Amino acid sequence: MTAPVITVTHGAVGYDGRPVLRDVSLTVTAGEVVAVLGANGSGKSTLIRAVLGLVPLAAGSVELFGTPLRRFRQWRRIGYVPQRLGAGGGVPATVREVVASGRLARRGVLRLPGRADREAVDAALRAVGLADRAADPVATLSGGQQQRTLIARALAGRPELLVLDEPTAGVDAASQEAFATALRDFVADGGTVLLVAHELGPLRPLISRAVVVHQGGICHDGAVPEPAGHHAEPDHDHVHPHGPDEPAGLWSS
Ligand SMILES: Nc1ncnc2c1ncn2[C@@H]1O[C@H](COP(=O)(O)OP(=O)(O)OP(=O)(O)O)[C@@H](O)[C@H]1O
Repeated sequence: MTAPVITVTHGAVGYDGRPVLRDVSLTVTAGEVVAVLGANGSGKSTLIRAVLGLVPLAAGSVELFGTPLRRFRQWRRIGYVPQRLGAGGGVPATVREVVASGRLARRGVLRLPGRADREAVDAALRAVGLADRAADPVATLSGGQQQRTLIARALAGRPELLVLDEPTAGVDAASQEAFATALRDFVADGGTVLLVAHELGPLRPLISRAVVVHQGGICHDGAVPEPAGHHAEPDHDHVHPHGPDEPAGLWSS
């Protein structure tokens, strides 16, 4: 039997008492590539933040690599790429520096980077196709290249699980392809992936399972839905920037 990497059991999450997820159960096992799909504001990001302990559960439980979240300490086993690089205007860091920061959890802040650190950073830069931009300030890169930088940063820590929030949203085609290649290599090496996506694009063939979040629950867990005018198709009713909040009546049942 394959070991569970993520186990969410009857998880519920709310913000300021407003429920966003209720009674969500999800298991991701080693080697799976699971896409979390769903409409704008349905709670996809909230689900992965809850998995990582970044938002508290109102009910239920989460285990990572078989350990209850509150006791889990092996964060080096997980690489997380949040939704956006963030404003952070004027940060002069180079691409290599940002990617190298992904090694901090492994080496500790007080030790200087060694050969293994440099090799992991080089390999991560190559994996996302940014080796030739290593010395450039991240601020000079396109949005897609900045996103690839963050993915390389997560890869540099040599994690077993990658958690990615909309890695390809608003990203140019070349960056999407580069990311798909990096992800394919990561999975071929035995990695596990949980990602939020609206448009799967070149990632589609890599996804082994799709989980669709709708009205606070998981309404589908299985094959990747085909594009169609249906709720299960995340491209359908998604708009950027964020639309208005869900109507309160949605939570009345
Ligand atoms: N920190 C927060 N405080 C209060 N409400 C929040 C917070 N984060 C998210 N929400 C609300 O929770 C709901 C779910 O948000 P979430 O970001 O999880 O959805 P999503 O499916 O990832 O959406 P998107 O596709 O827009 O990224 C939305 O109504 C959102 O406005």
